[in-house]
Amino acid sequence: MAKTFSKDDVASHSKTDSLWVVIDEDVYDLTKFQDEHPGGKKILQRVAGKDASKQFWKYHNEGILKKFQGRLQVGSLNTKKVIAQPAPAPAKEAAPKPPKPAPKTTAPPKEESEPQEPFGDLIPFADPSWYQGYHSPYFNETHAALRAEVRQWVESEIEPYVTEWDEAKQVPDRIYKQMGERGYLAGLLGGKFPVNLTPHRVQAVPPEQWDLFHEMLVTDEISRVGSGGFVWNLIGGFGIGGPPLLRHGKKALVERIMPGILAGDKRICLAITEPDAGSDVANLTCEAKLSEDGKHYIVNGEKKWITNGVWADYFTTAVRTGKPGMNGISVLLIERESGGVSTRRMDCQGVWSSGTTYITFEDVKVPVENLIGKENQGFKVIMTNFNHERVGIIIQSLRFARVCYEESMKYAHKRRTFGKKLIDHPVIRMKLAHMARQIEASYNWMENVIYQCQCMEETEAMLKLGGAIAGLKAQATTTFEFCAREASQIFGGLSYSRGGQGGKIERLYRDVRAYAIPGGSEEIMLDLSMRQSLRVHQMFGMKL
Ligand code: HEM
Repeated sequence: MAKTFSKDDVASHSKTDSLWVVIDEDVYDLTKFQDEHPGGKKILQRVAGKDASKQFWKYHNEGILKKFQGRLQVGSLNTKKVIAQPAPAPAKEAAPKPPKPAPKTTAPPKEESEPQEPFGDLIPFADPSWYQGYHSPYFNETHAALRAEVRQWVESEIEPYVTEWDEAKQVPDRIYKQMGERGYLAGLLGGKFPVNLTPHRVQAVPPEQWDLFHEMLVTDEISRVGSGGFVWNLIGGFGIGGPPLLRHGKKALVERIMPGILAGDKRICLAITEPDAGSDVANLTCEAKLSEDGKHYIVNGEKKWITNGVWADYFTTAVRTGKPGMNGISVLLIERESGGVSTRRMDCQGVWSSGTTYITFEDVKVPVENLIGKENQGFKVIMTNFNHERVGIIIQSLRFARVCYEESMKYAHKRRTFGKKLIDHPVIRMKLAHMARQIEASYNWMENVIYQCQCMEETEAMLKLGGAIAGLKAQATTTFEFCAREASQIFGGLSYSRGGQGGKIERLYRDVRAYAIPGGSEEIMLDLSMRQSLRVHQMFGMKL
């Protein structure tokens, strides 16, 4: 049982050589910590032996206590009531049991779309409305169980450390490994759960019930940490490099490569962009020439801005095997251990821990068995991948926009200026309202798009949804950018310096560009949304 102390016990530790404080009825020994306290030791000495809850919450956010509690807490006040804990979010070992077979999520009959139990902090618009007891046709109890499972993992093992990892520009390998062991990597490939390629399973959801809304939830919940670098470290390469191999690779290649990746032991990335070819994929120049014996391609060329490239074992690479233009492109799986692959980390404005990379291929010998799809028909492989990539960017951007909103809402309730809380200033409420309306409108569009993806076969989705997804990508990234800016105005100087209370906002503000540009820049997305939708609707018999 945890130790308990009276207020007098705590008061007797009011000197620098024994400095205790109370925060929320828990007792902390800060004697050794005072010298390393970023806010200084004097400020701690002024509250030594006292209840410092009010002062603490003025300067810190929740992550700090989670991070330091284990090290600094020595007990609680004897007056502290033991509050019945809400049903604990499950630890890995005790992850929620697979629920009974759930109704098919795509079109539940009306009486089965009962709302799920409220979940999270219940701040309006800080989470999707189905988290807050509102009805939804898309989510059932398997989604709720998965949400609890991922959130518990993220809050205990990830969130307190994300700032450190971002500054260090890397994430410990064990987190990616856990993504594999928890079955999340296998669930993020944009389709059915690949039971034949991995023994790992998601504890909260039986594989046969896995759907695109589960996939969305994993990405959405890990994005709550408010770091594009972190999310991309885990899934930035995998989520776009893996699906082409899975869908278009030869069976033997898939079975040789995929299990190691899905276990979290190996990493894959997507290498398309070049120093001179970005959104205009048809112009890429990295060449692959068939060897005289016809057994290998010899690859030479450069790739730039490749997420996860520095750590990747495999590169799903677009190469030129034929004539200029889109009909001369193929996709190859290049293995680092073949030799001739050099990677160097690029210094970028944002997404620091994602490992943005410059790659050179010099006479790399790639077996012809590693061709993904057909020779000179790689453009189709790349195009079918774009919807999945863009939906990933949309999910993350919209959660990051929510993080900006949520952090601002919380801060606006504690920071006082001109005699009142920020939330009591109409100008601040106006900012929050403009954030919320854009987030909700975009998120509801996203749910609809994901539902359409779920109902359509891949090629049909590529054609029919390409335009909408492109438009929604632009909508999501402009919403994210708007929210990052407004949150920054609300936080003021705290979002200009790194770390601390405004740390997430400062980081997301830098990460925004990494969402607005890659995967198709906003300008190209908006134009494509019109061209593609018009083309498709012409086929439907559109009348103008
Ligand atoms: C368990 C006890 C405490 C821990 C672990 C802790 C930890 C930290 C950390 C890590 C920071 C860096 C900024 C951040 O990441 O938020 C910080 C800043 C700060 N802390 Fe504490 N602190 C504690 C108690 C207190 C108390 C009791 C006070 C006030 C009486 C205080 C006042 C401050 C101030 C003024 C800053 C600077 C804030 C800024 O840069 O705007 N801290 N603290």
